[in-house]
Amino acid sequence: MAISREVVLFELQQIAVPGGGNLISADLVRALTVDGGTVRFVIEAGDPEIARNLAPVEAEAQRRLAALPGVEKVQIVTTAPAAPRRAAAPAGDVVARSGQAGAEPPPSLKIGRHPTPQAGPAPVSGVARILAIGSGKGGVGKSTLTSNLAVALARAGRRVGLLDADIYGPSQPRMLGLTGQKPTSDGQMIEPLHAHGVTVMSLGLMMKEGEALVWRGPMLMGALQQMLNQVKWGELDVLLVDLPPGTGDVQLSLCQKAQVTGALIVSTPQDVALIDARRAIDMFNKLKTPVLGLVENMSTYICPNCGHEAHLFGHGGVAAEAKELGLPFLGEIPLNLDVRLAGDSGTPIAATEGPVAQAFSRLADRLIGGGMA
Ligand SMILES: Nc1ncnc2c1ncn2[C@@H]1O[C@H](COP(=O)(O)OP(=O)(O)OP(=O)(O)O)[C@@H](O)[C@H]1O
Repeated sequence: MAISREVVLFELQQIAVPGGGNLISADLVRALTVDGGTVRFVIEAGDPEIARNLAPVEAEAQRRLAALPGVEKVQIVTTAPAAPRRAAAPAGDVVARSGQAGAEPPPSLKIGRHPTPQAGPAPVSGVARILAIGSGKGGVGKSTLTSNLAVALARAGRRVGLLDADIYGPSQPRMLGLTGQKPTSDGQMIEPLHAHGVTVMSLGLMMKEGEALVWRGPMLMGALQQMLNQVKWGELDVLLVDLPPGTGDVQLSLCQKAQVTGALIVSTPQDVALIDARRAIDMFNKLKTPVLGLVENMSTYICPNCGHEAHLFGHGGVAAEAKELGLPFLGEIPLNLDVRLAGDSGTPIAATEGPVAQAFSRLADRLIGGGMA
C-alpha cells in the first residue's frame, strides 16, 4: 500500500528541531513529494551553520520515514544559502515591454523564488517531450552537444526549444550568438529568444552576476519552475535542457517538477569521466527518469594536416560502458577545433556543412527515429 502525504506530514511533525517546534511548525520543509513509495523533500535552513545543526534532524527524518510501511525510498536534501538570507529575494531583470496589469495581478517576473506547490512532475504546456542533457563531469562538452543537437534537430524539421539550466556556467547565449540580448515580457509571460531555428531561454540571462552562487535547492526549484511554465515556449516537439554538470539541486528540481521524457548522458571516453557519468546515470535512475542513452564526445581526432587519426581521450569507452549498463549508445562526436571555434563565434558547427555537422545530424536522426525527439 502506498504511503499518504498526510502520514508523512504527521511523522515530520513528531521531529523536534533546534530552537523549538518541529520540522513542519518551524516551516523548514519544502517541495515535499510522495510518489508511490518514494518520499522526497528539501529541508531549507536559514544559513549553513543552521544546516549543519540540522544534520541529526535529517537523519531522524530519514530513519522514521524509512520505517513507515509502504515507504521504499526516502530522499532528503538539506540546503542553505551560502550567505545569510537577504531581506529581499534575489531577482533578475526582465525587460517589460508593456507591463500593463489586468484585473488579475500578473505573475511575478522576478526570477528566483520559492517553488509553487505542485502535486508531482507536470507537463509543460505545448511541449511534447523534455530531454535532459547531463554529464557527470564538467567540460566534457555537454553544452556544446546540446546547442548542436538542438540545431541539428531544427534542421531536420523538428520544433526545438533549448533551456540553459547550467546556472553555474551558462554558455548557451554565447554558443548560439545571443550574447547581450535580453528576453522581453508582456508583464505576464517571458518571450524567449530565437537562434538558428531554436527557441532559447537561459536561466543565466535572468540572473544578476553571482546570484547563482547563493541559490540553493528551493530558490533554484522556483526559478526552474518559472523557466518551464512562464516562458512562451509555443508548440515544441522537444525541449532540450542543458543541465549543470554533476548531480545537484537543478537535476533534482527538474525531475521533480517536470515530466522529463528522459536523459542523455554525455561523456568523453576517458575512465575518469566515465566514472562520473555512472554517478549521473545512477542519479537519474534514483529520480525515476529514464536514461535514453549515452553519447561519446571528443572521440576520434583527425589531424587536419596529415589526416592521421588519433584517440586523445581513448576511443570506444562510452560505447563499451553503454553495453555494460544495457543502455543505448547513441553516437560519437569527433574532437575537432572547429567545434570550439564555431561555439565561440555563436554559430554552432551543426548549422554548417561538413563531417562534424553530419555527426550531429546522425545523432538527431537517431533520436527522431527512436521517437525521442
Ligand atoms: N567535440 C569537440 N571538439 C572540440 N572542442 C570541443 C568539443 N566539444 C566541446 N568542445 C570544447 O570544450 C570546451 C568545453 O565544452 P562545453 O562548455 O560544452 O562543456 P560542458 O560539459 O558543458 O562544461 P560545463 O558543464 O563545465 O560548462 C568548450 O571550449 C568547447 O568548445
